[in-house]
Amino acid sequence: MRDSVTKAMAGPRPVVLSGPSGAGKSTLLKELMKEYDSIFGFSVSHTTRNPRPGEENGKDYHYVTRDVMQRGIDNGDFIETAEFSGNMYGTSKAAVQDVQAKNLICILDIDMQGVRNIKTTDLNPIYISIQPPSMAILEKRLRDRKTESEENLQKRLNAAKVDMEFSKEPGVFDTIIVNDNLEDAYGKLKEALLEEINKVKKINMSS
Ligand SMILES: Nc1ncnc2c1ncn2[C@@H]1O[C@H](COP(=O)(O)OP(=O)(O)OP(=O)(O)O)[C@@H](O)[C@H]1O
Ligand SMILES: Nc1nc2c(ncn2[C@@H]2O[C@H](COP(=O)(O)O)[C@@H](O)[C@H]2O)c(=O)[nH]1
Repeated sequence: MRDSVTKAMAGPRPVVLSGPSGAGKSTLLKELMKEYDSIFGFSVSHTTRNPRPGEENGKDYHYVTRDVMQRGIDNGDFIETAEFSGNMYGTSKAAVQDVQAKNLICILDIDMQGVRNIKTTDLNPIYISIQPPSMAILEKRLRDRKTESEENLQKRLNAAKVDMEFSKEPGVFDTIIVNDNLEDAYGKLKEALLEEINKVKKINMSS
């Protein structure tokens, strides 16, 4: 999937946040976007799953049918796509370009298939893995979130086991953060991104 479109995307280095479903990626990401709204922009993915209560089309995801998603894929609109827990997910070129056009650091929240695929492109992001303290805690967080059917929950837990092993593969992630205490995890995330945050602050000050 090496793609000259991603290579042409200028601006600060994007950030990939990955890790098991329920590890806390969205929670940490929302904190980051709240504190640094003029620094980071979220890459709004496409998905065929239904919106959860409170989620907004075009903000959390672009919610589409399988037919629409497949047409986009056939048309070459996506940088990467994945099948996860019975649904399709994907990062469109437009999603990344929209953020980069504003000179913001583009954040992608994607699963491990997405990480593998992004590694074959020229996007050159910083790769951060958010991991849960244990499978038991992950299961509790996912159950307490009350967003998944039992069947989906089991699919997500199975995927989580593979993801937790994947994150240990040397050289895949630049930083691995165990999200036990939320404040500590958020502090580590900011620390990992400090250099890039400062670069954008400098650019903003001089423009
Ligand atoms: N450090 C933490 N301690 C306790 N609960 C947490 C912590 N971090 C996140 N949570 C809670 O765990 C649940 C899962 O978090 P979140 O939805 O952010 O995970 P996620 O990795 O984005 O999942 P998905 O990939 O399914 O979108 C949420 O209900 C969130 O409030
Ligand atoms: N490969 C991709 N994975 C994605 C994308 N958008 C989200 N995700 C990942 O899917 C799972 C489930 O998300 P949920 O919102 O249904 O809980 C999670 O691991 C996300 O990181 C994408 O565009 N590509």
